[in-house]
Amino acid sequence: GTLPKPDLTGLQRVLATAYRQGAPGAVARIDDHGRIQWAAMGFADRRSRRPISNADRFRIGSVTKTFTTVVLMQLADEGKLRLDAPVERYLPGLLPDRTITVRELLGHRSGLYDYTNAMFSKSVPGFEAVRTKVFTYRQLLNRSLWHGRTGAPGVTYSYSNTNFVVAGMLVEKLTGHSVRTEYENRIFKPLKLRDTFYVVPGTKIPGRHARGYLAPDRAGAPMIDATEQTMSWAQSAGAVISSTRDLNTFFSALLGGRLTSHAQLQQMERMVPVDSTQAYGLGLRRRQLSCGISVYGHTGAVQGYYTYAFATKDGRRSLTAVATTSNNVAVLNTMMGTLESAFCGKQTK
Ligand SMILES: CC1(C)S[C@@H]2[C@H](NC(=O)CCCC[C@H](NC(=O)C[NH3+])C(=O)[O-])C(=O)N2[C@H]1C(=O)[O-]
Repeated sequence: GTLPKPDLTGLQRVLATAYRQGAPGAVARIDDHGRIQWAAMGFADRRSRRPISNADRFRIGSVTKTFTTVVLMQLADEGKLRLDAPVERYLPGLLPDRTITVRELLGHRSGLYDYTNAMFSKSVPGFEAVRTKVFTYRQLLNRSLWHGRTGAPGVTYSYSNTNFVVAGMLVEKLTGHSVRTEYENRIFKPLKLRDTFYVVPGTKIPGRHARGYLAPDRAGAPMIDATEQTMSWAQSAGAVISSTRDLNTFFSALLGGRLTSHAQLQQMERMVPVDSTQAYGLGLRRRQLSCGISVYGHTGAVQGYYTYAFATKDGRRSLTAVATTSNNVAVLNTMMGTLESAFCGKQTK
């Protein structure tokens, strides 16, 4: 059916609210059957007060998980990987439970503890302790294995970055290349994503970018400029840098069937309920909106940046919205309103 027209006034209002709630900057871009609409609020840099724009690059956090999944789905299409095979077959002796399958990793049903829960239990000290650190995948996995598992494989959904650290190890084992090479050759170059990079352990965001600010746990304490960090604590679980334009191109291509076979896209879209309006497939979220439309994409939350990147099932309308703060639940919740403006249009209250 036809979608309601995007509500640009509503979109701008959502960004203004996020700004008032503490986001130094916020942007959003809608690509709608080739028509571009966008909104922006606040600053790319609090100190210089340079206005933020949709040309500014940012850290996309866990939206990276969809990129990692696409690489693995392409490997499945090439016959190099079976979703229902145990990870043990490709990475023998790595995981404590040899029955955990690739599908359970990508659907957050492995039971592997999320090492970032411990790493960032205190937001600012946790960040300062890792922002310049370089980790191997195995060091990150070991931080998870120190903890008990959250459940038996294949039973319950429990979001865990650890799953996508193991997914990165799978990519490197199956291809003999770094995840950076695979992202670049399979996604960034074919789709001409000029604003999209994987530079771990480089701490700089290449070119024109928005600075990101971590809100402290203690009210009244100063915001931390979190822009420069290695992102080595996240890697294939959250270290890609991109822009609103490029993420819209990416999700439109994915959902439009241009990145994987139809069969593998269907596997990604096999959803497990997370709550009444959300579900998780393989490296892919589905959200049901107030107007009954379901959109597919991913969210991201890393120090200094909240991201929503979603599209309609056919990929013909996409939205990416970013706020340049984090550890601020009010802003995270407010920014979800960009989905309503972009896909449900004017709310008839
Ligand atoms: C499930 C999420 C929200 S968390 C997960 C991943 N981000 C992380 O694991 C980093 C969490 C620490 C971020 C930090 N928070 C704290 O330090 C809290 N003490 C902050 O807000 O800057 C990502 O991205 N995902 C989001 C996703 O997938 O939407």
